[in-house]
Amino acid sequence: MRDFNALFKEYTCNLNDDQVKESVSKLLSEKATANATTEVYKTCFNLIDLTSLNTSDSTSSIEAFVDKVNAFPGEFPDMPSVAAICVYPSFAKTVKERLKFPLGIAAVSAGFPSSQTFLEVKIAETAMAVSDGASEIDVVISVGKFLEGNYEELYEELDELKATCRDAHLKVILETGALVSAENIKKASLIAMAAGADFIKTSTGKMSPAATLEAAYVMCGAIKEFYNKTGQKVGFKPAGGISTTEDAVKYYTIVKEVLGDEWLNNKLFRFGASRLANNLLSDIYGKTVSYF
Ligand SMILES: O=C[C@H](O)COP(=O)(O)O
Repeated sequence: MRDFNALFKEYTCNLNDDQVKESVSKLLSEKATANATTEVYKTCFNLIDLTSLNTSDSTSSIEAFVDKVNAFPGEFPDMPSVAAICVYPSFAKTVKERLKFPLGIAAVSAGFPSSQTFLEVKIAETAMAVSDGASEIDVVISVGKFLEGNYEELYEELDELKATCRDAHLKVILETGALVSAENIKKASLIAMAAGADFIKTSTGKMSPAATLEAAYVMCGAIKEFYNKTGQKVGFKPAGGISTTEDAVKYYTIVKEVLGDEWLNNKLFRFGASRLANNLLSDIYGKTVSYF
């Protein structure tokens, strides 16, 4: 039995929500403008997990989605690629077979977006997605277990899913909108990282509020403290409701200021977004682009 209260005591967990809000507002008012550049927009594009998580997705719609990614370098030769394509697990194979060049294949899994199913089902779904070609697995924590203080079961579940991922990277979604307080977000970040998360991710995009700048600030702070204590670099993925270039620049600024330049690449920083890519392209080219 792990002592999670001892773990929380090792870190700064008694966070005040108003103070977090103030710190974020100060940081952005001082630092964000300098990052509103074409170079940063291009970097942000290269951080995107280009997402299609629709009830209406089908093999043919996902094939068409992948075809756009395949044709992108020909259409936009001066742009980097997105980092990955993110789909429901049953489409991992479609993406793998259709992609014409190596790219991350992220599958949401383990009862996404509610996490409300049997652990055996979560493990089977994850194993199948990995065997179908997913190189990244995005799972949601059991928010209910967290809120009732059942940290042990939450940890065990993530630990088993991490083992199931084998070489695939595990991204753990906290669903910060359901955790509500900065203190909860910090504690959930620590449990996810202790269980072996390669990335911690804010939200599923399936509930409101989705990603917030305050949640991002707290999670980046948790990643930094975890790195200082363990030497392990965990990635950060804000996701859900991030659609404008201005949003992207704000999240970029938080990561840059809290975690440093080392995190400003797609090994350690992703945007989970279904609508951001066209807006970044429009701001890079100075005209409306509706490619994706
Ligand atoms: O993981 C990615 C999110 O589901 C994307 O959310 P979004 O559709 O609001 O961009």
